[in-house]
Amino acid sequence: MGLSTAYSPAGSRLVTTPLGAGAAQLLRPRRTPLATVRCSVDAAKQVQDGAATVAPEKPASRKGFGVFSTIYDLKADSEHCKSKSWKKLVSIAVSGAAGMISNHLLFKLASGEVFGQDQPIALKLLGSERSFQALEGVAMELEDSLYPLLREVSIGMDPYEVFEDVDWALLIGAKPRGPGMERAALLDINGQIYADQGKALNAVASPNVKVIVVGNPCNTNALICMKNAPNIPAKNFHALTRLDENRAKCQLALKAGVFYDKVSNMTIWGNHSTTQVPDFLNAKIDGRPAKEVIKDTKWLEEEFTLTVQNRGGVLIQKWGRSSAASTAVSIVDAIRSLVTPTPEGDWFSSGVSLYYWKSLWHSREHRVQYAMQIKG
Ligand SMILES: NC(=O)c1ccc[n+]([C@@H]2O[C@H](COP(=O)([O-])OP(=O)(O)OC[C@H]3O[C@@H](n4cnc5c(N)ncnc54)[C@H](O)[C@@H]3O)[C@@H](O)[C@H]2O)c1
Repeated sequence: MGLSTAYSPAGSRLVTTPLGAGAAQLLRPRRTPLATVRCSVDAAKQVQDGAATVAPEKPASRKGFGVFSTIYDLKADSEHCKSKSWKKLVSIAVSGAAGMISNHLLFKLASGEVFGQDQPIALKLLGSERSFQALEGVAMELEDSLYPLLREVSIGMDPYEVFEDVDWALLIGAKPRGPGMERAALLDINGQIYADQGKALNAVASPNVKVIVVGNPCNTNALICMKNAPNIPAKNFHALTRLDENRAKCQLALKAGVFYDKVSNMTIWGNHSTTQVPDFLNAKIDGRPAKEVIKDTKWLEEEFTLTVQNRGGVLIQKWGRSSAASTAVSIVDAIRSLVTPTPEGDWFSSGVSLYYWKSLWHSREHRVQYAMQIKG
């Protein structure tokens, strides 16, 4: 897990580097829930009218949390509501769901901001024993938010249950870095978690599940997870480097005095760590090479790189905890980049498996050639 990548699932574009994961054709037929609120109201009316010969059926229940244990009839819904044009349910597992990052991410997922306003979702939340009560609190907040697209929520501590049939696994759960800690110090603690979760994904998830590993050290954890899930295509595993990409874009924009949407073609090479290399050589500002716009080469070579490498650590010093909101935003960006076409000429970064891509990585020329092929 030492590569950066950029990619366009729709076959359009990408990149300086390869990466995996086809576009989001993940949706598999699922059991159709029965009995809508509308049905219940109709049934009650029938009773009042004396038209019913039998008592109305109670809504069936399932393993979901709270209100999500009620089974709704999406099909009946669709006759009356905009859900008619909805896609099939997509099932998303989130580990560390009671943590700081998830606290931002889950509500973005449920709102439709990530997968679109026509994409109903099921959230399957994995927590640890210590966080289980907090997980219930999270599920209660999701209940109270009344998101139309959020059709199912379940919580659990057993990855073999929580990961069953999931189309996406957003693996955030881990012990985070404290002040002064390097990400590598977390390896012993978190490596085991990711080995176990890889095995569980391998056993019960959708065979085409897309996995984004966020918990640190995320590149290593992603590799551990991938190695423990041999039945899942290696290209489906990603380590989140998108936060670094976003941080690098922000710094280039600041230095160039432009708004950050003018910065494109940003690649992060290497680990999500202080050894990462934010690539200013291939980055563009307003469509021009960053080096042409920012003439201060010393700043680019020294200060820029150090600033991006250490941004997370500086933030921890200020906050007393690791970045949460901006990380959630970068997970959203990473997913969107995987499920929507990449803008013409641009690319994005993600940590992908060197094992999978090794045949393509003999030389820079080979990489460029590969990128050209993808750009087609
Ligand atoms: N890749 C990145 O860009 C990036 C950026 C920021 C943070 N992170 C990492 O993300 C991780 C989570 O950060 P956070 O701020 O949300 O931390 P947090 O402590 O707020 O939340 C982590 C949650 O995971 C839970 N957890 C621990 N072990 C678990 C297990 N085995 N299964 C399921 N849940 C488990 C904890 O109980 C806790 O609720 C950390 O490792 C952090 O270093 C990565």
